[in-house]
Amino acid sequence: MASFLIVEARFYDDLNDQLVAGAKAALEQAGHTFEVLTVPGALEIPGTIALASESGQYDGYVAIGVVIRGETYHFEIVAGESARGIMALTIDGMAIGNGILTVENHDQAEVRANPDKKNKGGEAAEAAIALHDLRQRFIA
Ligand SMILES: Nc1c(NC[C@H](O)[C@H](O)[C@H](O)CO)[nH]c(=O)[nH]c1=O
Ligand SMILES: CC(=O)[C@@H](O)COP(=O)(O)O
Repeated sequence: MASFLIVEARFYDDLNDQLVAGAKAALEQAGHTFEVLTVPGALEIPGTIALASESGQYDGYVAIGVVIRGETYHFEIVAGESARGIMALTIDGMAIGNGILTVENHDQAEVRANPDKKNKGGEAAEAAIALHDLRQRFIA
Protein backbone atom coordinates (compact mmCIF):
# COMPACT_ATOMS: atom_id res chain seq x y z
CA MET A 1 0.00 0.00 0.00
CA ALA A 2 1.34 3.43 -0.95
CA SER A 3 0.35 6.98 0.01
CA PHE A 4 -0.67 9.46 -2.68
CA LEU A 5 -1.40 13.16 -2.63
CA ILE A 6 -4.03 14.50 -5.00
CA VAL A 7 -3.20 18.15 -5.68
CA GLU A 8 -6.23 19.83 -7.24
CA ALA A 9 -6.48 23.30 -8.72
CA ARG A 10 -10.13 24.07 -8.00
CA PHE A 11 -11.13 26.43 -10.76
CA TYR A 12 -14.38 24.70 -11.82
CA ASP A 13 -16.11 22.90 -8.95
CA ASP A 14 -18.36 20.65 -11.04
CA LEU A 15 -15.47 19.42 -13.16
CA ASN A 16 -13.03 19.03 -10.30
CA ASP A 17 -15.53 16.98 -8.33
CA GLN A 18 -15.66 14.46 -11.19
CA LEU A 19 -11.91 14.41 -11.81
CA VAL A 20 -11.13 13.91 -8.13
CA ALA A 21 -13.79 11.18 -7.86
CA GLY A 22 -12.16 9.32 -10.74
CA ALA A 23 -8.72 9.65 -9.21
CA LYS A 24 -9.93 8.49 -5.79
CA ALA A 25 -11.68 5.46 -7.29
CA ALA A 26 -8.52 4.40 -9.13
CA LEU A 27 -6.37 4.75 -6.03
CA GLU A 28 -8.88 2.85 -3.88
CA GLN A 29 -9.15 0.13 -6.51
CA ALA A 30 -5.37 -0.31 -6.33
CA GLY A 31 -5.41 -0.43 -2.52
CA HIS A 32 -3.60 2.85 -1.92
CA THR A 33 -4.31 5.68 0.51
CA PHE A 34 -4.64 9.32 -0.45
CA GLU A 35 -5.15 12.85 0.73
CA VAL A 36 -6.51 15.80 -1.26
CA LEU A 37 -4.91 19.24 -1.23
CA THR A 38 -6.53 22.20 -2.98
CA VAL A 39 -4.51 25.04 -4.55
CA PRO A 40 -5.67 28.22 -6.33
CA GLY A 41 -4.80 27.23 -9.90
CA ALA A 42 -2.89 24.89 -12.17
CA LEU A 43 0.22 27.07 -12.05
CA GLU A 44 0.49 26.33 -8.31
CA ILE A 45 0.39 22.55 -8.74
CA PRO A 46 4.04 21.82 -9.60
CA GLY A 47 5.38 23.96 -6.78
CA THR A 48 2.94 22.42 -4.32
CA ILE A 49 4.06 18.93 -5.31
CA ALA A 50 7.69 19.97 -4.92
CA LEU A 51 6.94 21.37 -1.46
CA ALA A 52 4.96 18.29 -0.43
CA SER A 53 7.77 16.00 -1.56
CA GLU A 54 10.04 17.65 1.01
CA SER A 55 7.87 16.12 3.72
CA GLY A 56 8.59 12.55 2.60
CA GLN A 57 4.96 11.70 3.41
CA TYR A 58 3.88 10.64 -0.07
CA ASP A 59 4.88 7.99 -2.58
CA GLY A 60 3.14 9.60 -5.52
CA TYR A 61 1.05 12.51 -6.68
CA VAL A 62 -1.96 13.14 -8.89
CA ALA A 63 -2.32 16.60 -10.42
CA ILE A 64 -5.95 17.57 -11.06
CA GLY A 65 -7.19 20.73 -12.74
CA VAL A 66 -9.07 22.29 -15.62
CA VAL A 67 -7.70 24.98 -17.90
CA ILE A 68 -10.26 26.36 -20.37
CA ARG A 69 -9.09 28.71 -23.10
CA GLY A 70 -10.21 32.33 -22.67
CA GLU A 71 -9.50 35.45 -24.70
CA THR A 72 -5.80 35.86 -24.06
CA TYR A 73 -2.46 34.13 -24.22
CA HIS A 74 -2.83 33.21 -20.56
CA PHE A 75 -4.22 29.81 -21.53
CA GLU A 76 -0.89 28.88 -23.15
CA ILE A 77 0.99 29.95 -20.06
CA VAL A 78 -1.21 28.14 -17.57
CA ALA A 79 -1.55 24.99 -19.66
CA GLY A 80 2.04 24.88 -20.84
CA GLU A 81 3.82 25.86 -17.68
CA SER A 82 1.84 23.59 -15.38
CA ALA A 83 2.60 20.68 -17.70
CA ARG A 84 6.27 21.68 -17.99
CA GLY A 85 6.64 21.91 -14.22
CA ILE A 86 5.05 18.51 -13.68
CA MET A 87 7.19 16.95 -16.41
CA ALA A 88 10.35 18.38 -14.83
CA LEU A 89 9.45 16.79 -11.49
CA THR A 90 8.58 13.49 -13.17
CA ILE A 91 11.90 13.40 -15.04
CA ASP A 92 13.55 14.07 -11.69
CA GLY A 93 12.12 10.75 -10.51
CA MET A 94 8.79 11.64 -8.91
CA ALA A 95 5.68 9.55 -9.50
CA ILE A 96 3.16 12.08 -10.80
CA GLY A 97 0.10 11.61 -12.98
CA ASN A 98 -1.09 14.69 -14.86
CA GLY A 99 -4.87 15.07 -14.80
CA ILE A 100 -4.95 18.76 -15.72
CA LEU A 101 -7.43 19.19 -18.57
CA THR A 102 -6.43 21.79 -21.17
CA VAL A 103 -9.47 22.33 -23.36
CA GLU A 104 -11.30 24.79 -25.55
CA ASN A 105 -14.64 24.80 -23.72
CA HIS A 106 -16.66 23.37 -20.82
CA ASP A 107 -18.26 20.66 -22.95
CA GLN A 108 -14.87 19.22 -23.84
CA ALA A 109 -13.92 19.33 -20.18
CA GLU A 110 -17.08 17.57 -19.04
CA VAL A 111 -16.56 14.58 -21.30
CA ARG A 112 -12.98 14.20 -20.03
CA ALA A 113 -13.78 14.81 -16.36
CA ASN A 114 -16.69 12.37 -16.21
CA PRO A 115 -15.53 9.05 -14.69
CA ASP A 116 -18.15 7.25 -16.80
CA LYS A 117 -16.80 8.81 -19.99
CA LYS A 118 -13.10 9.60 -20.57
CA ASN A 119 -12.23 9.54 -16.84
CA LYS A 120 -9.04 11.58 -17.10
CA GLY A 121 -8.84 11.82 -13.33
CA GLY A 122 -8.73 8.06 -13.02
CA GLU A 123 -6.28 7.87 -15.90
CA ALA A 124 -3.93 10.30 -14.14
CA ALA A 125 -4.10 8.30 -10.92
CA GLU A 126 -3.29 5.10 -12.81
CA ALA A 127 -0.28 6.81 -14.38
CA ALA A 128 0.96 7.89 -10.94
CA ILE A 129 0.53 4.34 -9.67
CA ALA A 130 2.44 2.97 -12.67
CA LEU A 131 5.33 5.37 -12.05
CA HIS A 132 5.35 4.46 -8.35
CA ASP A 133 5.55 0.78 -9.24
CA LEU A 134 8.48 1.52 -11.58
CA ARG A 135 10.25 3.45 -8.82
CA GLN A 136 9.85 0.39 -6.61
CA ARG A 137 11.34 -1.77 -9.33
CA PHE A 138 14.28 0.45 -10.27
CA ILE A 139 15.15 2.44 -7.16
CA ALA A 140 13.79 1.07 -3.88
N1 LIG B 1 -7.40 30.44 -16.00
C1 LIG B 1 -7.12 29.33 -15.24
C2 LIG B 1 -6.19 29.38 -14.20
N2 LIG B 1 -5.54 30.53 -13.92
C3 LIG B 1 -4.89 30.80 -12.63
C4 LIG B 1 -3.45 30.30 -12.58
O1 LIG B 1 -3.40 28.88 -12.56
C5 LIG B 1 -2.76 30.81 -11.31
O2 LIG B 1 -3.48 30.34 -10.19
C6 LIG B 1 -2.69 32.32 -11.28
O3 LIG B 1 -2.06 32.77 -12.47
C7 LIG B 1 -1.91 32.82 -10.05
O4 LIG B 1 -0.62 32.28 -10.05
N3 LIG B 1 -5.94 28.27 -13.46
C8 LIG B 1 -6.59 27.08 -13.72
O5 LIG B 1 -6.34 26.06 -13.04
N4 LIG B 1 -7.50 27.01 -14.72
C9 LIG B 1 -7.80 28.10 -15.50
O6 LIG B 1 -8.65 28.00 -16.44
C1 LIG C 1 -6.87 29.71 -19.04
C2 LIG C 1 -7.06 31.09 -18.59
O1 LIG C 1 -6.18 31.74 -18.07
C3 LIG C 1 -8.36 31.73 -18.92
O2 LIG C 1 -9.37 31.13 -18.16
C4 LIG C 1 -8.29 33.20 -18.61
O3 LIG C 1 -9.18 33.80 -19.49
P1 LIG C 1 -8.72 35.10 -20.30
O4 LIG C 1 -7.60 34.66 -21.23
O5 LIG C 1 -9.96 35.52 -21.07
O6 LIG C 1 -8.27 36.13 -19.29
